[in-house]
Amino acid sequence: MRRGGRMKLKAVIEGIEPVSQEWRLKARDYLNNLAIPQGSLGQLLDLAEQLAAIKQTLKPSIQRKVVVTMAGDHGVVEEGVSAFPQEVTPQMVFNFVAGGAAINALAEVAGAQVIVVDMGVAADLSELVEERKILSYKVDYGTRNMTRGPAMTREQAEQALTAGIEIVEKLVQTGLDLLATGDMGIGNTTPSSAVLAALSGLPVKDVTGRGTGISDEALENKIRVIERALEVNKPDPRDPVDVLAKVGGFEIGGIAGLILGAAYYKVPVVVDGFISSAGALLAKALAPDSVDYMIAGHRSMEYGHRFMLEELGLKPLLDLNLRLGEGTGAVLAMNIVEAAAQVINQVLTFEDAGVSRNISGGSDA
Ligand SMILES: Cc1cc2ncn([C@H]3O[C@H](COP(=O)(O)O)[C@@H](O)[C@H]3O)c2cc1C
Ligand SMILES: O=C(O)c1cccnc1
Repeated sequence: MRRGGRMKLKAVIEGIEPVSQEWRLKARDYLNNLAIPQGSLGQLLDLAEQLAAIKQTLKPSIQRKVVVTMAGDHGVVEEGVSAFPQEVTPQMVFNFVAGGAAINALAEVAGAQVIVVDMGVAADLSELVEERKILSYKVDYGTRNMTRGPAMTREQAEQALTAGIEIVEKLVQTGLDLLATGDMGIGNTTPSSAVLAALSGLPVKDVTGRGTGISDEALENKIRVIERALEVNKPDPRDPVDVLAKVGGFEIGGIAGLILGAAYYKVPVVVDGFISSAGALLAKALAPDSVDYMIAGHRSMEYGHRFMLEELGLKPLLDLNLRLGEGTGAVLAMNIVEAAAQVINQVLTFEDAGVSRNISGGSDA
């Protein structure tokens, strides 16, 4: 890890501020005066308030939307934790580049640009990097098998986090209004469950699901594998970098870095499902105020996701039985985030619209 990288990570973590309480109150007051029965646009009003507070304006504009899909491989796949073989990770990267994946289809609907990043795929993707079709922040060719020791070194964990921050830093330079996170990496629900169990103390069996669709027997094995990884490595829950290094993944670290970068640069970030939320948990553990900038795109079908959302204190926008990752649930939710921005931009107050107020005398709620 370059010294500059570690300093950047520290500076970003220390530089993350809570969203402006003054703007929150200003936005709430304004939204309470819109010509609608008070609160009747429900969660859209909470979102509008959050956007206004993040961007410190009553007219938040959402022009450039980007989903960053982070790819990485996992040594733990040799323990039989996924229904699919490891070569699917690079194959799907090629599919993203060809525009043939679910994330491409849904990002198109959202009007979002898809940026694919090699964080640590166990294959040579230099051809795609040279053709400028993907970015490379490759830490290594896959993590190590975490049942036998740490998935990565502490330096590699810091490198992954810093990569996510640097990507946001570059995007911000050319204008970024709304970010979404995504993942691709065969086996990555295993480290995601491990990160959740390590940080929350919840039992592994309660936070481990079927990922790509493993059998009952394979699920039992996956639980034992995660328990063993935690026993062997003993990640320190008070030290999120230690948790990432011992039982995480390169793309999970990259996603945590994206979220930290978004919080630092005051860009709202839509968090996708189970893997992205593992990144979000790490970001929260590193910088608790980063949660102010997060929007939970959806609730994944992967069982443990509910606990992640609870730990983050976030209410998901959608619940569509998705369990894919790639950023799909996050880009779908981008349309709703834009709708919330449009509400605060366009809907008039009672006064400006010349509409009579509630006559019941009580609160409008
Ligand atoms: C074709 C294909 C496309 C995917 N796109 C996302 N995932 C998702 O499934 C994987 C995690 O599940 P597990 O831990 O069970 O391997 C990750 O790659 C995740 O991004 C995919 C998986 C497959 C097979
Ligand atoms: O929620 C997700 O992101 C998810 C769930 C299962 C498999 N892959 C991703």
